[in-house]
Amino acid sequence: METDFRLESSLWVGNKRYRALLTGWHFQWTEVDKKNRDKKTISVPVSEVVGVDEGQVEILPQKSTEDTDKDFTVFYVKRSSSGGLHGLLWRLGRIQFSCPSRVLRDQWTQHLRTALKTHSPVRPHRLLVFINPFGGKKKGRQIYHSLVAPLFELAGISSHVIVTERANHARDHLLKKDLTGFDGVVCVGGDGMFSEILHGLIGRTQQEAGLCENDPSVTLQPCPLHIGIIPAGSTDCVCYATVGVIDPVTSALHIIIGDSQPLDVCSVHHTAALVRYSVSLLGYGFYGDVLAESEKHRWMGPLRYDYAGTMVYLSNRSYAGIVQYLPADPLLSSPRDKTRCLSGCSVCSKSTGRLFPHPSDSGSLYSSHFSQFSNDSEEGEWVSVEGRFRCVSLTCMSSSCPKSPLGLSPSAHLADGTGDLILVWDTHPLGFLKFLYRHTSTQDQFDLPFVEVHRVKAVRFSLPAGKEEEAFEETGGLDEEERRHVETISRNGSQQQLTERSMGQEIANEQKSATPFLCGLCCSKAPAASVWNCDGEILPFTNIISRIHGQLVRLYARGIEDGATMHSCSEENCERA
Ligand SMILES: Nc1ncnc2c1ncn2[C@@H]1O[C@H](COP(=O)(O)OP(=O)(O)OP(=O)(O)O)[C@@H](O)[C@H]1O
Ligand SMILES: CCCCCCCCCCCCC/C=C/[C@@H](O)[C@H](CO)NC(=O)CCCCC
Ligand SMILES: [Ca+2]
Repeated sequence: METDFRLESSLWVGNKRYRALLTGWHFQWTEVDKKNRDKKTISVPVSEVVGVDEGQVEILPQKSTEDTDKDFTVFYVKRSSSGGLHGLLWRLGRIQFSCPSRVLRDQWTQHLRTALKTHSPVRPHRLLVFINPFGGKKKGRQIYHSLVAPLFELAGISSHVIVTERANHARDHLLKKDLTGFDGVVCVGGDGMFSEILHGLIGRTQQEAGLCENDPSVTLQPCPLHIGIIPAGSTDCVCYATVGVIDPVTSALHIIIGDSQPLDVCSVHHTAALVRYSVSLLGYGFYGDVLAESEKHRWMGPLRYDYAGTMVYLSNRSYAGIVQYLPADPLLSSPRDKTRCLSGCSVCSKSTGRLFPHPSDSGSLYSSHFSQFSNDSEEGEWVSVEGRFRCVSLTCMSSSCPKSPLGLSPSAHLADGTGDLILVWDTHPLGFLKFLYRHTSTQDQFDLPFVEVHRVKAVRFSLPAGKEEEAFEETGGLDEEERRHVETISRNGSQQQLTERSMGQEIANEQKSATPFLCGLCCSKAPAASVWNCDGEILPFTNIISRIHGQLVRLYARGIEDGATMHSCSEENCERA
C-alpha cells in the first residue's frame, strides 16, 4: 500500500549537502556534490527507522540532546556482516540533519513520525522483561542495562523488568499474573529461559482459551504476545536459528521494530498428558545421552557438551525402538530439497494460509480433529519402522547453532507446520562419526546409507514390547515423586503439566549411578533405553507422542538474513553507491 507521504528537501549533514526523500515505505538521503551530481544514497525502509528526535542527539555514553532548533536526528537499523555462514549483525545507525528553517525541521520530524506509525503498527510499546542473572556467563543484567535498555528508551518502549529469583519464576509469572497491557515478553538468558517463556505463554493462552494441552489432538491457540530473546546464555540455539547471529543489540533492534517471526512448536505427550514443548531438538539416543552425561559435569560450563559428546560417542551405543510418523505433504517441500528457510521464506508464508484457513475452508491441513490415531483420514497414513538407532531426532526448525552453522536439518522451516524426523540407524563407529562431523560443515549429513530424514506432522516413539520395564529398571525407573507427577498430569489441566523441580538434574543423577559410560567399549551390558533430550531438558519418559503445532508462537525476529542475497546490502550497511 503506497501512501501519500512524499517529502523531498535539500538538507545538510555537517558541511555536506544531501537530498533527503521520504516516499511510501522508504526514507533515503543522497549526497550531492557541488555540481549537483548525486553521490552515495542510503535508503532505509521506514519500518527500520528506530526513532526520530529534534536536535542533535547522542545516546552514548548516555542520552544527551543539543537542542538546536533546525536540526533533527534519525536513528535506524544499519547492517554489517557477521563474517560467518550466517546472518547479519544489526547496529544502531544515526544521522543528524540540519534544515534551512525550523518549519522544515518540524515538517520532517512530523512526517517521519507519521510514516513510522503507519508502516510499523506492530511495534511494541510495553514489554515484560525477564532476566536470568545466572544464565551463561552471568552477564544477563549487565547486557540488558548497558546494551538493550538504552535502545528501548530511545524507541519509547517502556519495560517492566523482573530479575528471576529461581528456576521457573518467569514461567509461573506468565501462567498466573496479570499480563494486561504488555505487547510482548522478552527473556534475557539462554535456551532454558526461552523454554520457560514458551511454556508460560503457551500454557496461559490455552488456559484462557479453555483448551486442554494434554490432548495431542487438540488444535492449540496461537499465543497473542510476541517473544523476544536477548541472548545471554551458554547455549542460544533458538536465537541463532531465528535471527542468524547471537548478538544482544541485533536482537534488541528486531524487538524495537516489531519484527514478527512465527515458529512451529512440537508438543510432547506421554499417555494422556503433556510432558513439554520443544522447538529445537527432541532427541533420543546420542543427543539424550550427551545431555544426561553433560548434566553431571555442569561445572565445566559450555565445554561439558564437548566432553559429554566425546564420552558418549566412545560408548558406541544404539537403542532399539519403534518409530511411527505421520508424513507431511511431500509436494509442499522436502528436507532434502537443499533450500534454506531465510527471511521472507515463501514456504513458510504459504503455510500460514494453510495452517490458519478461513473457517469455511474445509480442506484444512489441521482441522480441529487431528486424527493421529487413525489411518483413514485426510491427515495421511502413519508409517512405522522398528530397529536399532544411534539416534532419533525431531526438530521443528533447522536448529543451526555455532557448532553446526547449518543445523540438524539445514532445509527445515521455522514456520511451515512440520518437523524433520532424522533416523540414524545403528552403524559402525566411523560411519556415525562421519554423520556427526558433517554437521560442522556444508556436507550433506543425510547422504549416508544409514540415515533417513522425513518431513512430518507427528511422531510416536515406543520401546519394543517387553523392553520398557527393563529400560526403566536400568535407568533407575520412575521414583515415587515422578509417578505422582504422572498421575497429576493425567488428572489435571494445563497448569500441572510441568514438574516443579529440575527433572533433568534428577534423572541425570539417577543415570549417573545406573549407567556406566564407555560401556560399549569395556563392559558387557549397555542400557536398553536412552533418554529424550527436549530442548536441553531430560524427559522422564521413553514412550512419547509428539505433534507439531504450526506457528504456535511468534518471535520478535525475521528469520536469517542472507547477506549474499540481500540486494541492498554491502559490508558496512545498506548503503548503495
Ligand atoms: N534465578 C534463577 N536461579 C536459578 N535458575 C534459574 C534462575 N532463572 C532462571 N533459571 C533457570 O536457569 C536455566 C538455564 O538458564 P539459561 O537458559 O538462561 O542459561 P544457560 O546458561 O544457557 O543454560 P544452561 O545452563 O542450560 O546452558 C533455565 O532453565 C532457567 O529455568
Ligand atoms: C565430530 C564433531 C561432532 C560435532 C557434532 C555437532 C552436532 C551439533 C548438533 C547441534 C544440535 C543442537 C540442537 C539444539 C539443542 C538445544 O535445544 C539444547 C538446549 O540448548 N542443547 C542441547 O541439548 C545441548 C546438546 C548438544 C548435543 C551435541
Ligand atoms: Ca517447521
